[in-house]
Amino acid sequence: MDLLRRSLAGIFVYAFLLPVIFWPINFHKIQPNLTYLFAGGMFFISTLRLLHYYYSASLYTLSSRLWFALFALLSLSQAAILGFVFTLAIFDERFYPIIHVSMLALAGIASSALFALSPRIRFGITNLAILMLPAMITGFLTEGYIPFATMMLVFTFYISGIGIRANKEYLRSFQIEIELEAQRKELETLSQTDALTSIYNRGYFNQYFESQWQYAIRHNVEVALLIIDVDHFKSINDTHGHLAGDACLVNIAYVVNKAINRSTDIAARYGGEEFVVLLSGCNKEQSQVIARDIMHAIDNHKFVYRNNILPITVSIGIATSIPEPRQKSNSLIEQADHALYQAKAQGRNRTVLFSPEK
Ligand SMILES: Nc1nc2c(ncn2[C@@H]2O[C@H](COP(=O)(O)OP(=O)(O)OP(=O)(O)O)[C@@H](O)[C@H]2O)c(=O)[nH]1
Repeated sequence: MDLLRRSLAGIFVYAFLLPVIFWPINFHKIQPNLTYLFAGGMFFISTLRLLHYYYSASLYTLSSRLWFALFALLSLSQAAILGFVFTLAIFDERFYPIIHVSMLALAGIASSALFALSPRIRFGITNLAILMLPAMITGFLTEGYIPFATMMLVFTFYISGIGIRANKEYLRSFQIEIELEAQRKELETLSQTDALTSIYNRGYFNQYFESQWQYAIRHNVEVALLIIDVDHFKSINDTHGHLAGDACLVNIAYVVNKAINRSTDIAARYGGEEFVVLLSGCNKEQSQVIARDIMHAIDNHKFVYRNNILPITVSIGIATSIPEPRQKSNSLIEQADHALYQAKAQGRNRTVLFSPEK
C-alpha cells in the first residue's frame, strides 16, 4: 500500500506533465500520430492506475498477488512507453525535438537516485540546481521557450520533492539500523550480566568456560578455576539485614573483578554468595597467587553498612587442569568445589588447591 501511495504523484506526472511537454515545442504538429499515441497511451494507463489505486483495498483483499501483478504491469507499461519514446528521440531524426523531453526525464531520474542515496540533502539539491538551472534560465530568457522552461521548473520541484522524501526514508532506515544494533547490544549485555552485582552471570560464565575449555583441549593449555564463597554469610544477613548482605555482595564482586587482569580471565557470580574466577593459561602456583591476592584485597576492603563494619572473609577452592580431549569441563568445577569444601572444613578464610589424594 505504501508502494501505491508513493506512486500516486508519478501517475499524475505520467498522465499530464510528460504529454503536455510536447505542445510548447509544437511536436503535436510535427508528429501528430506519435504525440496523440503517447499522450493517449499515458493517459489511458494513468487512468487504469488511478482506478487500481481507488479500488486497491478490495483488490488486495481479493488477492494480494493479483494486486501486485496489476500494479507492476501498469507501472512497467508506462516505463516501456517512455523507453520507446527515448529510443525514437535518440535514434530517429524525425523525433529529434523530443530529445529535450527525454534528456529532462533522464536527468530527473538520475537526480532522484542521487538524492535518495546521498546522506546530505543539500548536496542533492545543489546537484539538481546545477544540472537544471542553466537550461531553465536560458529557456526563460529565450523567446518561445518559456513554456518549456516553466515545465522544467515544475519538473525540478517534483524531482526535489521525491528526492527529499526518499532521502528522509534512506536516513531513517540508517537510524533504525543503528538503534536496533544498540538495542541488540544492550540486550546481549543484560542477558550476560548479574542484576545485583553487575559482573557476569552464571549463564555467561558457563558458555565462556566451555569455549575456553575446548580451546585448552585443542592447544594443550592449563585452565584454572577459583570458586569463592563468603564465610558465614547467613549470619551477616541475619544480623544486619538482607540489604546489608546485598551491599556486601556488590562490594565483593567489585573487589574480585578488580583482582583479575588478563583479558581472557573472567569473574562471575555463580549464585547466592558464590563467585567464580576463570583463569586461562594459568598453572597451580599462579592461580594460588591470584587466589591469595583476592583474599587480601577482601581483607583490606572496608565493608561498611550504616556505620557498621562488617567482618567479611572468603574461602576459595582452586582447581587447575590441562584438559584431555574427552574430559568434561564439569570435572574442574567439581574439583574446585571439593577444594572449597575443604577450605570451609579447615576453618574458612583460606585458599585450598585441589589435590586428588586429599
Ligand atoms: N543478601 C543476600 N543474601 C543472599 C543472596 N543469595 C544468597 N544469600 C544468602 O546467603 C546465605 C548463604 O548461607 P549458607 O549457605 O548457610 O552459607 P554461609 O552462612 O555463608 O556459611 P558458610 O558458607 O558455611 O561459611 C543464605 O542466608 C542466603 O539467603 C543475595 O543475593 N543477597
